[in-house]
Amino acid sequence: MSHNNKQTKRILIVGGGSAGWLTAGLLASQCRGWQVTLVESKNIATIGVGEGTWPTMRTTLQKIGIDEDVFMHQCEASFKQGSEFINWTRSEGHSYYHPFSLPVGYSEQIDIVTPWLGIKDRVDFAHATSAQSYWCDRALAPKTASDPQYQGRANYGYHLNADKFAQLLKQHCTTKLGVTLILDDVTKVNGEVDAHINSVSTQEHGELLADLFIDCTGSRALLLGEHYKVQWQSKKHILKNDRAVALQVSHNTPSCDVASCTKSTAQSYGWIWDIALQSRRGIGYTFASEYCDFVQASTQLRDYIRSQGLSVAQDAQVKEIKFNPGHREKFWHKNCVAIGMSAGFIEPLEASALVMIELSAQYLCDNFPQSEHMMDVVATRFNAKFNYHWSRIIDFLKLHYVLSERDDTAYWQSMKRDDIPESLESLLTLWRYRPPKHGDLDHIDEVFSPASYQYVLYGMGFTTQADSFGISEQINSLFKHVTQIAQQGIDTQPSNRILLDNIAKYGIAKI
Ligand SMILES: Cc1cc2nc3c(=O)[nH]c(=O)nc-3n(C[C@H](O)[C@H](O)[C@H](O)COP(=O)(O)OP(=O)(O)OC[C@H]3O[C@@H](n4cnc5c(N)ncnc54)[C@H](O)[C@@H]3O)c2cc1C
Repeated sequence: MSHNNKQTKRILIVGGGSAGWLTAGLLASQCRGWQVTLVESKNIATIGVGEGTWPTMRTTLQKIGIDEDVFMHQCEASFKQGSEFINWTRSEGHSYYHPFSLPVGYSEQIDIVTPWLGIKDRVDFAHATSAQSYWCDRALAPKTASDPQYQGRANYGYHLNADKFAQLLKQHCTTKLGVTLILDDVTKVNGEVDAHINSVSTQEHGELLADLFIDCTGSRALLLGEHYKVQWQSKKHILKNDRAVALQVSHNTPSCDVASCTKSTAQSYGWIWDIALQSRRGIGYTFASEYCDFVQASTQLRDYIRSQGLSVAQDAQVKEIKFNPGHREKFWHKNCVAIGMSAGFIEPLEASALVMIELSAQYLCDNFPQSEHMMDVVATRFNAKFNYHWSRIIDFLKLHYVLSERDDTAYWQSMKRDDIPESLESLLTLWRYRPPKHGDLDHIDEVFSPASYQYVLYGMGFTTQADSFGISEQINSLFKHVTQIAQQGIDTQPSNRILLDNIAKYGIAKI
């Protein structure tokens, strides 16, 4: 009998990390006709990292129906305005920003790069084109207490406590959105390898039936990987980082500044992320095991923490995380979709993993396969789209290494020279003659737009040989506008710390 017109009503999500709960929240909030069940293990921990988000998270949380102050409070969250890259170009004394707001004039398709090239010795690209850079310098917030929830003076995302985030989503999904939670271990996936999955078996709740299965089991990929044997495509030859060591460190004083960007500091064999939450900093070193071991990495991590004036107990447990950079050859097979670490993960640079979860779950909502007949079409389109996204993410992350002048270790020598994807090489050739602009990349919903490339290229001293014909009045007024907005913010915007304290006391205005 053909199952082609069987309706898709029951969705089973396996896994309760950020991927499982974000997917559950987006599905359950956007269509009440679907029965969403999530099964998560009591015994297998979530990965417990993933604390930097993109601005997209604001839309995602609004769709799910969580108030911003509830989110800020329960996830110990702080505001993030982008990333600062320290010692990436040279090993000492150089830094640049990749802010979330677009360079001035970018939306209007005005070429700001060429005129900036004429003044680049006086002001770096991010400060010339984005007021947000000045606010990051001063750890200011991107909004004031009177700005309504999810709205700010500049584009912003968050730093958050990953464990608390999954807890909040779980509580919200189960109490407000009708998601059924089953606490149990999935022990078996039932169905032929060349057919749809019928059910999964659990230790205590027997067989769980569904029409669509979402594999959010993290890097284990129990359904798509172990059951369907969909291959993992390793990208380690391009991007070699495959380990991380991480520590959580208390702030020195409860009233100290809270940085409003992720600080990413290059090291001999990788880089250190430094993410400031309300009461602590999450600091980790991601590195390549080919060049550096756990002990060496932990020592460098502790050195960094000391260099920040922070203290960490000698016996504090360093968390070690292993990963294989890459992604599945496809993400949707038959009636099973992988979202999160089960689908892919390259490395934490530029924090692109949670946004891929948001994009995947939203795509699923927008193209929900109502019947089995529709499922194959949606699956093919989903696979093409997300394969494209992963390739572009790889290009963009590799860019940070390729542009580096660092030559101090075999790690840097290899990361910047070996296995540069052709797609990146050809873009770099183009941009040697003219700056990146709208339309240089194929899709309207690129994960990293040409604006992001502008920030990294010119932040790292890339040379474009475009002739600057001086600065017209129009361009001059754009540069002035940036400094005016920057100064207004400096005069009126609170520090990240003060705003967070005020939100904790009084909440955020709602409209
Ligand atoms: C070092 C590092 C730093 C990172 N930093 C960032 C960042 O700053 N920003 C960002 O966007 N992303 C970051 N990421 C990625 C981010 O952590 C993940 O994308 C995100 O946490 C989603 O993970 P997940 O839910 O897919 O997997 P997990 O958190 O591993 O969750 C897997 C879930 O599956 C369940 N499970 C597994 N097996 C079974 C079973 N048999 N039965 C039932 N349940 C089961 C587990 O109990 C768990 O609930 C980082 C990743 C790493 C490695």
